Amino acid sequence: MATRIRPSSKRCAVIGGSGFLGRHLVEKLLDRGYSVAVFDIRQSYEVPGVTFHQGDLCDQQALLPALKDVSLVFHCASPAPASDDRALFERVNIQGTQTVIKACIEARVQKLVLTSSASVVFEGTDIKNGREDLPYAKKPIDYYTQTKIVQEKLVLEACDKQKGFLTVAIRPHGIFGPRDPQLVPILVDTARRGKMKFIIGDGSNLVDFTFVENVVHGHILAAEHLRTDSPICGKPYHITNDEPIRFWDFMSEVLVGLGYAAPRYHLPYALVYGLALLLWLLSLILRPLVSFKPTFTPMRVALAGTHHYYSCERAKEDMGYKPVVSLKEGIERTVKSYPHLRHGA
Ligand SMILES: NC(=O)C1=CN([C@@H]2O[C@H](COP(=O)(O)OP(=O)(O)OC[C@H]3O[C@@H](n4cnc5c(N)ncnc54)[C@H](O)[C@@H]3O)[C@@H](O)[C@H]2O)C=CC1
Ligand SMILES: CC(C)CCC[C@@H](C)[C@H]1CC[C@H]2C3=C(CC[C@]12C)[C@@]1(C)CCC(=O)C[C@@H]1CC3
Repeated sequence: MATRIRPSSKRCAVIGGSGFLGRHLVEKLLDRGYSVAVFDIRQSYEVPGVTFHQGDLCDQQALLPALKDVSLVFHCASPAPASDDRALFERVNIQGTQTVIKACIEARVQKLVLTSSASVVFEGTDIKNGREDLPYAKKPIDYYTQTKIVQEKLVLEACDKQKGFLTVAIRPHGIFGPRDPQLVPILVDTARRGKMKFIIGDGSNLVDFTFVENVVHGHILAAEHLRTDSPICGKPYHITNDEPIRFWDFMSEVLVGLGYAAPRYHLPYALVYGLALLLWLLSLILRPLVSFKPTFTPMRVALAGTHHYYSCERAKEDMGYKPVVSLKEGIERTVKSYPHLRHGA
């Protein structure tokens, strides 16, 4: 009979490792002496020390080779929120996550760290210093968030100390940094089209934006603290920069850093939200005839016009979390990393 090799604690897999957060996570894991298997539907880079497995996480047979002899799995794959594709979110974030859990159990993985989202408690109204005991949103702001809630519950409920399968969920918020395909590119595209002149509401709303390396740090701390006797088993943790900033100050700093004008004119929140809702409904009704994607979706307007910042006290207490990069340094490094998005480039 073949002897089963005990998975090495320094051998891990990153599902979604070709993405923005996933790749930063892989780089840090390599620095810390881990050997890494990446599983992703696409391969976006090649580095020594990483084995790539291309496939769909909804396919258990495709996942299993990537999890062989692995003791720790990070699951940070998801369709992009902007895709607004309900069926895709349900397939990948819900059914796919069930498949990931089954595959981990079959491959005798000991620890699963999920990238959830702080948005799982956000309903489009103010959250100030929200803690993890806030209830899940009853009316999530979009299908993406709806499926992230189910995904988080599935992973946390799968935590089983008796069977030696431990899980934890990290809830970051507004991740930014070099190679982010979302926040800065969308912002610059909006500015280039002359649509970043307006501040939605009075501009005083505070929001968390989290530099990607802090999010990575939170994931690795969680993985390294995940033991049977640890309080973190089966729990969610907010990971932020712990420096809430006015949403429009953050946007302005990035825009000005890249050579664009900061937004100046105020528009009432209710008016912009109402218009965004109307446009979104129109885009749904007209979808069979014409396809258009409004920039100011109700979700983005809600995120831009309300307070939503979260306490990361629990992560500090249970796993000694402290951001490793300040917001100021994070913004500077991010701005420098996008020379091609500078005004006039
Ligand atoms: N970007 C943000 O501000 C925030 C992101 N998150 C979460 O962080 C995680 C990572 O997000 P990002 O790096 O920003 O996104 P990303 O789009 O850069 O990366 C996601 C990766 O998942 C892969 N993927 C998607 N469907 C797949 C499938 N069926 N099978 C295998 N791989 C698949 C993609 O190819 C991509 O490489 C996601 O779970 C997201 O929900 C949470 C809070 C905020
Ligand atoms: C057009 C402008 C009003 C806004 C441009 C910036 C936005 C693209 C981003 C501002 C806050 C971001 C954010 C996310 C995506 C990009 C923004 C809307 C998430 C929805 C990404 C996935 C999550 O889990 C939550 C994030 C909240 C903040």
